[in-house]
Amino acid sequence: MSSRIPSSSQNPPFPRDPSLPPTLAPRSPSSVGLPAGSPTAGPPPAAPGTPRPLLSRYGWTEEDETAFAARRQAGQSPARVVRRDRSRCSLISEHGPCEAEIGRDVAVDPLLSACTGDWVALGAPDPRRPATNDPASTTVILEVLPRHSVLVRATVSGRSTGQALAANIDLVLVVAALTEPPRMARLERLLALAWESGARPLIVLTKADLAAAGTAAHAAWLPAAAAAAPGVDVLTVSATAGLGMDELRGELAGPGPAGRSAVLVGPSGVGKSTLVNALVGTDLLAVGPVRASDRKGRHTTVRRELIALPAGGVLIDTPGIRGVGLWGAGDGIDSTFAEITELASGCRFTDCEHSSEPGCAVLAAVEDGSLPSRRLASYRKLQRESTWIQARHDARLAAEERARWKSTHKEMRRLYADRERQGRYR
Ligand SMILES: Nc1nc2c(ncn2[C@@H]2O[C@H](COP(=O)(O)OP(=O)(O)OP(=O)(O)O)[C@@H](O)[C@H]2O)c(=O)[nH]1
Ligand SMILES: [Zn+2]
Repeated sequence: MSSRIPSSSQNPPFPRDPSLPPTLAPRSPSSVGLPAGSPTAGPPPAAPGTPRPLLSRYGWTEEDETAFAARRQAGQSPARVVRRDRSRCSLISEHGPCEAEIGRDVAVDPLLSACTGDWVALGAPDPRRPATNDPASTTVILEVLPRHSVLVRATVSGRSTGQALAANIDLVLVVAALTEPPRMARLERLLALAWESGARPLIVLTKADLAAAGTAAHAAWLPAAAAAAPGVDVLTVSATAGLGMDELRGELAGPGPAGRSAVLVGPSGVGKSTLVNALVGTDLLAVGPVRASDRKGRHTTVRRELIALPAGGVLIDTPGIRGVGLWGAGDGIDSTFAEITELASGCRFTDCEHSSEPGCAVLAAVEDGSLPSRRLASYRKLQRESTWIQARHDARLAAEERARWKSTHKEMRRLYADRERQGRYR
C-alpha cells in the first residue's frame, strides 16, 4: 500500500470520508436546504444549543451553535471549509459534503477570505444576481465566522501579503524524523509559526521503529526538542509499527466530544503522509459509490484537505502548509524564545537589539553560558526575516495606497474636464 496522499494535480476522485455514514453520499447544494431566491429557506431550526451530530464530528460545539442562533433564524446554516478553490469551496454541511460559491460580501484579502478549516454561514445567493445552471451557485458562503486561530504564511509570489492556510486549529503537529539529526533552526521556525497561529504546537518524532529508544539518534533528539521548544510536548511514534499512535490519536480526539483540529508541518520525507494514512485508515483513497441516477462515479472534486478522523478530531493537510514561510510571526517568535523574551525585560534599553548594547541582559546570559549563543543567533535570524516580510507588506500597502490616489486623481481630472466641456458647449 502506498503511504502517499495524492497531490491535487493528480486529480483523484473525491476520497470517501470514513467518518461519514456509508449511505451519506455528497449532496447537491440545493439538498442542503437552501433553494435559490428564498432567503428564509433552510433546514428546520434546531433548538438553540443543540449541536448537529455530523458537524460536531468536525468540531462544531454547543457554544458555536448558540452563537449561530440568530443566523439560523434568518435561514442560514453552518458549514466547515474542506477545501478552498479559486472562487468556491468544498464544504461539510450538516447534511454532508456540498459545494458553494464565495459570496460577494466575503473579503477578498487572502488573509481574511475563507480557507480550509473555516466555519462559514451558508445561505441563498443575492437575488439580484443573474441565475446560472451551476448547482454550486444556489448556495453561497455569506460570511466567514470568527476564527479562534489561523495559520498564516507569507505568500511565495510577488504579492507580499499573508495567506491564511488553515483556520480554527487547536494543534500544530511539528513533524520530524528520529532518523535525521535535529535541525534546531527549522524546528524553531516551525514552532514560531505554530505559536503565532494561536494553536498549541506538539512535536511528533516519527520512525521510532528505525531509531528506537537508546540509540544515538534517539538520544540526540529529546534534549534538542527540549532546548528548541521549552514546555512543548513531544510524542515519539512509528506509523508503520503502530508505536505511540494511540497517544497521538488521544491528543487528536481531545477531552471533549468535538475533538481537536490539527495541521501537520514538517519537511519532506519525515513521514507526514504515512501518519495521515495511519490516522485516517485505509479508506482515505477509496472511491465513493457510483451514483444511481447517472451511474457516474464522483470524479468532480479533487483531494479533500480536511478529514474527520475515525477516533475523533480533524486533520487538515493542505499542500500549502508543507512549505511555510513566516508571516508577522513576532509574537510566535517571542513564545518560541520565551527565555530570551524574559531576559530582554532586564536589558537597559527597551529597544535593545541584543547585539552590542551596554547593559544587555541577553548578551550577559550568553557571556555567562546560561544562554547558548546558537539560540540567540536563531532568534535574531527569525526576527530579521519576520521584520523583512512585514516591511515588504507595508511597502505593498503603501504602493496600493499610491495607486488608489493616482486613479482617484485621474478620475477627478476627467470629471473636471467633462464639466468644463459641458460648460463650454452649453
Ligand atoms: N520505517 C519507517 N518508515 C516510515 C515511517 N513513516 C514514514 N516512513 C517512510 O518514510 C518515507 C517518507 O514518508 P512520507 O510519509 O511520504 O513523508 P512525507 O513527510 O509525507 O513527505 P512529503 O510528502 O514529501 O512531504 C516513506 O518511504 C515512508 O514509507 C515509519 O514510521 N517507519
Ligand atoms: Zn539586550
